[in-house]
Amino acid sequence: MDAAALWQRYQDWLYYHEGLGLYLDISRMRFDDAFVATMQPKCEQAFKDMAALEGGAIANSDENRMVGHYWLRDPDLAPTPALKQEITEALDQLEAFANKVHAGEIRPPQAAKFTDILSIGIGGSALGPEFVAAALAPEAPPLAIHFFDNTDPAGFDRVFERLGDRLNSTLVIVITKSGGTPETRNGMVEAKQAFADKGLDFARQAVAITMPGSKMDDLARSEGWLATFPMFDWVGGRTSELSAVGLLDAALQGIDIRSMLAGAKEMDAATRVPDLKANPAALLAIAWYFAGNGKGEKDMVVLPYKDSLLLFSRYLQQLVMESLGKEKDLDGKTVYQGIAVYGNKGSTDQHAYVQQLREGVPNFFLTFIEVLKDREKPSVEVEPGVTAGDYLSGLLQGTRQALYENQRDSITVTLPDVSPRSIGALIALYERAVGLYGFLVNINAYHQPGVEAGKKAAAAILELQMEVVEALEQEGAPLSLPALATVLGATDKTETIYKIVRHLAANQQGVVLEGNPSDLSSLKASLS
Ligand SMILES: O=P(O)(O)OC[C@H]1O[C@H](O)[C@H](O)[C@@H](O)[C@@H]1O
Repeated sequence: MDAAALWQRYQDWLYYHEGLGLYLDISRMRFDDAFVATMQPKCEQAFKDMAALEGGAIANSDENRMVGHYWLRDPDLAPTPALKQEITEALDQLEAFANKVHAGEIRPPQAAKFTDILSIGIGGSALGPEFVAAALAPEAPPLAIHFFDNTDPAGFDRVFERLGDRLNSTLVIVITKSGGTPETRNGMVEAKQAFADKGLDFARQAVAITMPGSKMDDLARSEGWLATFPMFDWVGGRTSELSAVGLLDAALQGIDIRSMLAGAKEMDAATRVPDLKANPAALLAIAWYFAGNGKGEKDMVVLPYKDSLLLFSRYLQQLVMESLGKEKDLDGKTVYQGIAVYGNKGSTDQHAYVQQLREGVPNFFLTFIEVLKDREKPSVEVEPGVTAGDYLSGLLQGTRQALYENQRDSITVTLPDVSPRSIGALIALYERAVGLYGFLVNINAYHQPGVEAGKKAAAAILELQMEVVEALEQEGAPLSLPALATVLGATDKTETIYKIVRHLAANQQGVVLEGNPSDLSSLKASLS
């Protein structure tokens, strides 16, 4: 396509949202009019499906749940007055709580004010809060945030060391929708122990965000924690950033949560428009469809040219991959859907893996996230007439151009700034794009049946560990791995048993493994 035709295509496809100052450019995805014509009827159906979902249909039929994250930012749209009230009350309560914490009216027993937050959660109960903290927390927030988002003991220790003596002024926020996620429970148990070791009263510094009636809810209430905030069953983990899950952490850090919600609400209105060209989420969804042939054949590489948006791709990984990565479609047909997402930030990645993007295997499409505003204060010139921000902008344009010349397609989302409003809008844009794409490819974007298998297998391994220790206790004498497996009646699990004893032996957990580590048949396990 010559320069004039490309400029025309750019103008034809550039979407601009006036209120939000947000642009979306899909002109560098090389679809043609015939493709758009085939997508029109599919989009029309997707708009109808989305309207039904927003109206309170059971969109997550497996879990028999409504899907209502859109109501969080516009409670007037909630299907019943009771739901509307629940949403507004929860928001008012969490805001009042954050204000009281800031004012020192809610304070820890042994300090004048809370200084730090320890946010414990995983998946949807961590990724949004982490992304938003990195993007929006001020340099000197009223409370500094730290995360447990795993069950890695060394990870816990690192955070404890960072908190040091400030544990007595740390507010612990345990976030778990289901209330039963083991990694989160483990983080909470470790935090409780750390508090006990320092003679601190955990309950008076702890808050839970969970579904009413969950295990965590019961625990928090029975132990008299400072507060509990509801996570609604109609909000999925990966779309929960604009519920209490993300908003409490954000408010406590001094982030303007009403602006985040307002930005999301405005974007929701724009992505509700049943007209492909006027709907940025639909434009994104058809661009993804085009890139991967409606089958996720190409990966989505997400490159924000802004340090503070570094975690956006990690946040999107869950939103996109857990929503779209499905074996079966809505008719029960095996389809193996999904779109793989990865990315870091520009221009940093240009010095890392853009070489492969430009010349290597063409199995991806790019999404550039551009931010128009470089910084708050004026910039110095790094060369005559040129600032560091000009470089960042030039590098983005240059990379987009160089990739396009080599048949590598890209989308560009341009934000006016990194502000609560823009970030709220960006989150809402992708939530809706994922929802619409799910309808386009006929899958349920709101469940995650595949996640259970690994969890069940892990639980079985921990059960086997208990049996291994019991067997070693009873046997007394050192046992070879096959002998141990025989005693346990689990000769089909020798490898698992080996890994259990190797891990126990490496961690002073009372098990010794003697022999030559490179000759597994020589190994013998016993209790120390
Ligand atoms: O918030 P929780 O119930 O603890 O769940 C945390 C995460 O757990 C699971 O692995 C789900 O697949 C995720 O969607 C969820 O975000």
